Amino acid sequence: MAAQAQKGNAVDTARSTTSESDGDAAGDSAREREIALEQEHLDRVYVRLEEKISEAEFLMRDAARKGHVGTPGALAERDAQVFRAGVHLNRLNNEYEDFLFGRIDMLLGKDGKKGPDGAYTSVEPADEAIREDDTADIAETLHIGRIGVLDEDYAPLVIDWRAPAAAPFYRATPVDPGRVVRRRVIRSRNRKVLGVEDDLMRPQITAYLDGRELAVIGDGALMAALGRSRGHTMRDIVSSIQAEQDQVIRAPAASVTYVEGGPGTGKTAVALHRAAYLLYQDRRRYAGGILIVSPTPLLVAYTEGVLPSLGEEGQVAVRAIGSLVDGVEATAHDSPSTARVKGSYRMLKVLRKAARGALELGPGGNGGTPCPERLRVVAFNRRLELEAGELEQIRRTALGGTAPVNLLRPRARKLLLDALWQKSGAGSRHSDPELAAELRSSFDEDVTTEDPFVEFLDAWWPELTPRAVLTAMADERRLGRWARRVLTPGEVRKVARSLRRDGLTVHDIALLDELEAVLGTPVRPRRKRELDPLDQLTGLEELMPQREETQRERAERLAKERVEYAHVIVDEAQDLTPLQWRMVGRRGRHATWTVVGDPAQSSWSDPDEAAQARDEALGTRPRRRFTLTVNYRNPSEIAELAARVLALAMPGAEAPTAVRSTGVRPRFAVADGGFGPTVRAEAERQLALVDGTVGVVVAMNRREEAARWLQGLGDRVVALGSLEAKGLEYDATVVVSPAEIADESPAGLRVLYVALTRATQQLTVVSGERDDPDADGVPDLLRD
Ligand SMILES: Nc1ncnc2c1ncn2[C@@H]1O[C@H](COP(=O)(O)OP(=O)(O)OP(=O)(O)O)[C@@H](O)[C@H]1O
Repeated sequence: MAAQAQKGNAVDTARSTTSESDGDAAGDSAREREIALEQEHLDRVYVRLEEKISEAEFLMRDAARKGHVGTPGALAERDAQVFRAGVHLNRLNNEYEDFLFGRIDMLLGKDGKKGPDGAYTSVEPADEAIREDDTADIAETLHIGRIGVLDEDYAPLVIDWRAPAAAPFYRATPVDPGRVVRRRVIRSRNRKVLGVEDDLMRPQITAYLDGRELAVIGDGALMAALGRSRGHTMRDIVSSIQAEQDQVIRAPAASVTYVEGGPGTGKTAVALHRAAYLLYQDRRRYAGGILIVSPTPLLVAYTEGVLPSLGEEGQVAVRAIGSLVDGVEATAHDSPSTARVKGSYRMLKVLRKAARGALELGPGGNGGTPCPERLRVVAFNRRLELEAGELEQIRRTALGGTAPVNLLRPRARKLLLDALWQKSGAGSRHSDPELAAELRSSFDEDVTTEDPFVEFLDAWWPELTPRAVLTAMADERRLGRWARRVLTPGEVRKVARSLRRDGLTVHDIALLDELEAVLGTPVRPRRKRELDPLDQLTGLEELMPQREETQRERAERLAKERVEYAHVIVDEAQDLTPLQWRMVGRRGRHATWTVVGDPAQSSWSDPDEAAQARDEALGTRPRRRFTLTVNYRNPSEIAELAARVLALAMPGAEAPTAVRSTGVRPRFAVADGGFGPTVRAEAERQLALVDGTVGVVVAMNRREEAARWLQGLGDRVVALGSLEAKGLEYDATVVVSPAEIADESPAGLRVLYVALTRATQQLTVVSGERDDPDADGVPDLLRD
C-alpha cells in the first residue's frame, strides 16, 4: 500500500512544490524531458567509467607482469581511484540500482574558489545571485553518486556522496538553503534513468538554467523512499539522508560521537553510512579497521547489504555481540534474570576466582587428569619431594597479585625449583656466590629436563582456556565457592544451570572474553606472513584474472587476525551489559567511537550500571552528542500507539515525530482460547495487504510455538522473539500479547515499545486473557 505523505513540518527537508499534476500532458512531457537530460548525463558517466576500467585493467596487468610497482602504499595511493572505479563498474552492471542518484542546482557563490573535486567551495550565495525581481540564474550543477568521477578535463561528472561538495545535497533545507535552489533525486536501473523527484529549497524565486525556467518534478524523494515496501534486507539511504542525520554522518571522527534517537530515526542507517564516510575521509587511518557491533545476527544479516552498496566492505567488520570472540558464535538467550547476573559487574570477581580456582582441577579444568598432590623428582642423585601443603603454599604465593593466570606459570615453576633447591640442601655447600649460582643452574637443568617434573607442571599448572573455566563453573557447588559473598545461592544455581546446557548463550561470550583477559595467552613465536606488495589494494582481486582470495574472504581473514580496531561503532548501545561493554572496549582501546542508542528501548534492567560500564569503556574521551528527532519508519498512527507504552516505560521521555501518516489505524484482535489460529489469521490478512514482509513478535518463550502457527505461509512472514526484533522492521507486524512481553523482565515495557515500533505500514495487536482487552480489543497496556 502506498503511504501518503503528510505535509507537516516534521521533516527537516523541503516540501516539494509541484509544477505539474498527475496525468497532465505538459507535466508528463516536462518529466520526460528532464529524464532524457539525466539519461544523457548518465551515459557520459558510463563512457568515462569504462575508460577508467580499461585503464585499471591495463595497470593491473602491468603490475602483475612486473611483480611490483613501487611501495605498496605509494601504489595504493596513486591508483586507488582507478581501482575503485573499476571495482564499482564491475558491480554496477550487476548490483547497483542508483549509481548516480542526486543532483543539486545552485546559485553563484560568494567567491569563485574551487575545491579539489572541481566544485565551487562557497556555501553562501553571492549578494548579486538573486535579482531584485526574485529571479536568479543557476551557476553550478553537481551530480552526486556513489563514487566521484572526473571527465577528461578534470571537471566533476559525479561527486562522491561523501565529498564536502556533496554536503549541500543533504544539508540544504528551505530554512537554510545555502546556494541550493533545487535538489533532485534520480532513480535509475541498468543504466537507464527511470525517474526524478525534486525538492525546491527556494520556492520563492524563479530560477533559470541555460535561459530556461527550472523544472520541478514529483513529490519529493524522501516520501517516495519511505513508502517503498520492505524486503529482507535494509537499503542504503544515500539519496535521501536528512540534514540532522548528515550532521552525524559527517561529524569529525575525533573521540566519541554519541547519538541518541527514538525508534526509526535512522540510527542504524546513519551508523552504517558513517562507516563509509569515515573510510572515504581517511582510508589510511581506518586501514586499522572499523568494527560495527550489532545486537543480533538477524540485524547483521538485515543490514549486510548496505555497506557493499556504498562501495565499502573490506575494512568494516559487522559483528553481532554474540560473535565478537573468534571461533564461537552464540545466538541463544538466557532468561532475563540469568542474563542480568551474567552481564553484571559482580561477575568480574567470580571470574577472577574461577580462573585461579580452576587450576586445581587439573588440565581440562573439569574431570580430566586430576591435579597432582605431590611432586617427586630426582636431582643430584637425591630423591626430592614436595607435599600437598607445600604445593598449596607455593601456588598461593605464585597467584599473589592480579597478573593473568596463564602468564604466571614461569613464576610458579621458579618457586617450585626454589623449594626443591631448598630441600636438596645443596645451597649451603658453597659460599662463593659464583659457584653457588653455577650449581643452582645445573640443579635447575637437572630437574627441568626430567619427565616427571615436566609432566607435573603441565598437570599442576595447566594452560587454562576460557572455555574450560566456564565449563568448570557449571558445577553448582564449585561455583558457589567461587561466588561466595558475591552472588546469592539462587543466582549461583541459575548461572550454573545455564552453563550446563548445550551451547553458549550471547551473555556467555562476554564471560569468555573476560576470562581470556584474566587468564592471558602465553606468547608463542608467530610465523611471519609474507607481505605481498599488491596486498593492500582494495578491489584488486576483482580485476585480476586469477584471484586467490575474494575481498570478503580477505576481510574475514583480516578481521580474525585483528584484535583492535581504529574506529568502533556500537549500534543499539543501550542494550550492552557492563561485561559486554568491557568486551567491546577491549577492541577499541585506541579507537575513536560512534555510539548510537535509545535508552527507551533498553532491554537491560540496570541502565545505571551499564552507563557506568560504557563510560569506563569510552574512558575520558570527550563526547560529541547528537539527537535524532524524526521517525522515518512508523506512520503516525502506529507511533501514537507506541507512545502510550513509552509513557509507561519511561515517563517524561519524548517520542520522535513520525514523518508520515498512512490513514491506517492499528488493528486489535482478541484470541479466544489459544493464540495460534488468531495470530495465523492476522498474519494472513497482513500478507494480503502488503507487498513486503510481515513480522510476528511474541514473548521469547513462545518463539518456537509461533513458528509452528505460521507454518506454510511462506518466507514473507517471520516469527520473532521480542528480543530478536531489535533494530528490524517489516511492512506489517503482529504483536502478540503485550502483557506477556511486558512481564518477561524488569525491562519488559521497553521491550514492548521496541516490538510496537517495527512496522512501516500496518500493525495488529493480538490480546489474550492476560491482556485484559476492552470491548474494542484494546489491551490494558495500550489504552489511552
Ligand atoms: N533519510 C532517510 N531516507 C530514507 N529512509 C530513511 C531515512 N532515514 C531513515 N530511513 C529509514 O527508516 C527506517 C528506520 O531506520 P533505522 O533502522 O536506521 O532506525 P533506528 O533509529 O536504528 O531504529 P531503531 O531504534 O528502531 O532500531 C529504515 O527503513 C531506514 O532506511
